Amino acid sequence: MQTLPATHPDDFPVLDTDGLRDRFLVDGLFATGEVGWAYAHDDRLLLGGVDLTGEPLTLEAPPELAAEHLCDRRELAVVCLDGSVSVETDGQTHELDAFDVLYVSRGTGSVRLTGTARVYLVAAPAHADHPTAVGRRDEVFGADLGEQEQANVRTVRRYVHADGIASANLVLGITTLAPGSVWNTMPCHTHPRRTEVYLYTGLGDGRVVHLAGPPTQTRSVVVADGQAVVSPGWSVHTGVGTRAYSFVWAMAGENQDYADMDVVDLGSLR
Ligand SMILES: O=C[C@H](O)[C@@H](O)CC(=O)C(=O)O
Repeated sequence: MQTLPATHPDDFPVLDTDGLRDRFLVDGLFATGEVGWAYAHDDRLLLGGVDLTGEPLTLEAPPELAAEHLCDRRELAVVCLDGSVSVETDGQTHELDAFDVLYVSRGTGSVRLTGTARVYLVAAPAHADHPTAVGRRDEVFGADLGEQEQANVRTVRRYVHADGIASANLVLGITTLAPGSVWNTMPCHTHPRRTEVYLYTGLGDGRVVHLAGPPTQTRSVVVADGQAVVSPGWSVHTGVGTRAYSFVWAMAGENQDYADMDVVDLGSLR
């Protein structure tokens, strides 16, 4: 399993390309028929991905968690990226299509996936139980943002958040850029109270030039489809694609208030 220990912001600007990728880029999540896991020490976010091809798959806790079941101490989001997947949680079945999300309560014993789908998993430590619930692509809150002149027309869908599916710690949504738009999250922001992970999808053979780092010392990370970037609280997270794409954003930390962010003035970005 890829482990991403925390980095002090003063160490960020001295990292070279490989150093940046080692510390912040998550690769290899989507193996066929088995979960690829990555474990970020920032806010203890656990990320997983699997390419399902019809064979059922029971989710196991990676040994690094030293837990009997994945959700013994964690809440989990199961995100269907494409195709469709049936998720059985302790005998209850939930059907997900593309961009539907299942929130799985802490304390759930068994989670079993069946389908032909690419499935992304995000699990955060939880101190309380909240009901298992489905958020559907066309039913959750969506905000249409951006302007064509700025090449950032996009829909930001919020699934797990303070006014949506209740959670102990996790906040999660999916942003989809309109055809012809390429910029995400510009103007950009930081949120010192939360870690955020962007998982890029729908990018085909294209790339996103993702900007990370303290606002006055950004560096770029070139990201392919199915890869993710971990943003500690001190890091911006924004990017420009060679085409339109979507990304799953997931956060954990002090609170679940979507608006708790410090917007960075464009003129101060370096
Ligand atoms: O904290 C919030 C997250 O960075 C995203 O929701 C922002 C985003 O999807 C966008 O503006 O495109």
